[in-house]
Amino acid sequence: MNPSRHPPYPGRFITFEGIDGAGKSTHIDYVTGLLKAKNRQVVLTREPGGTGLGEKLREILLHDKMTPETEALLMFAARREHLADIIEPALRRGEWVLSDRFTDASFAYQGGGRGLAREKLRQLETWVHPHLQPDLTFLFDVSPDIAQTRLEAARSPDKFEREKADFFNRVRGEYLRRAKEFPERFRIIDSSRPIAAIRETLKTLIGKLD
Ligand SMILES: Nc1ncnc2c1ncn2[C@@H]1O[C@H](COP(=O)(O)OP(=O)(O)OP(=O)(O)O)[C@@H](O)[C@H]1O
Ligand SMILES: Cc1cn([C@H]2C[C@H](O)[C@@H](COP(=O)(O)O)O2)c(=O)[nH]c1=O
Repeated sequence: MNPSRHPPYPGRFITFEGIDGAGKSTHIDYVTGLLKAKNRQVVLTREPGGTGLGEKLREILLHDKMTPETEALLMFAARREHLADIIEPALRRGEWVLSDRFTDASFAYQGGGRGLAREKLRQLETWVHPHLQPDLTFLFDVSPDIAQTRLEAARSPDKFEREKADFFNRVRGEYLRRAKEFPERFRIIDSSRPIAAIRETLKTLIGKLD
């Protein structure tokens, strides 16, 4: 239980972050398996998305051209639905919510990547979830070069994945800055390593959770 929350939900909230191609989706399934083996009820979800409306907004966000401000507002609109329909009810029931991205992604992509002022994003964060933060955030950290090579082999790129290395260097920089700002919450995972080595790290970290 995280006592700083109002109300203090009995569930746990773990988020997975990193630049596109860092390996979040690969490892979120592995962590789900580890938690289920510990008899935890797990809700696996993602942003943008996770609800009917959120998935519709995801389609627009990943494919349509828009201003950085619109992008940030739609990300937080999808997040509000996600919190109300999925995340908070599950935490209230005492379940473990694993989300492929959350608000750190808005600071990294719309802030670091697109250049929106941090203060504007903080205002949206305070409006949309004033009392809720993840209990734990895994930041899968890898260079844009490696991530790009992995993605090229895997699938055709969406709007974000077509951005240049400079954009992803800024996104990565903002993620690392936030990890420094919130060291009690973040665990940085060196994602340039082979999948098996990353799994070992995750197994150790998950093993420490009660
Ligand atoms: N440590 C690794 N070593 C080699 N390949 C990897 C590693 N981690 C992931 N991959 C591969 O890289 C590709 C991208 O991984 P994945 O989809 O998990 O990344 P992601 O962070 O979820 O990306 P996105 O944010 O764009 O959805 C996949 O083909 C995956 O198999
Ligand atoms: C939550 C969130 C996401 N994004 C971006 C980051 C990714 O490029 C896409 C989501 O695609 P994924 O393959 O599921 O990772 O959306 C963002 O820019 N801002 C956000 O808040």
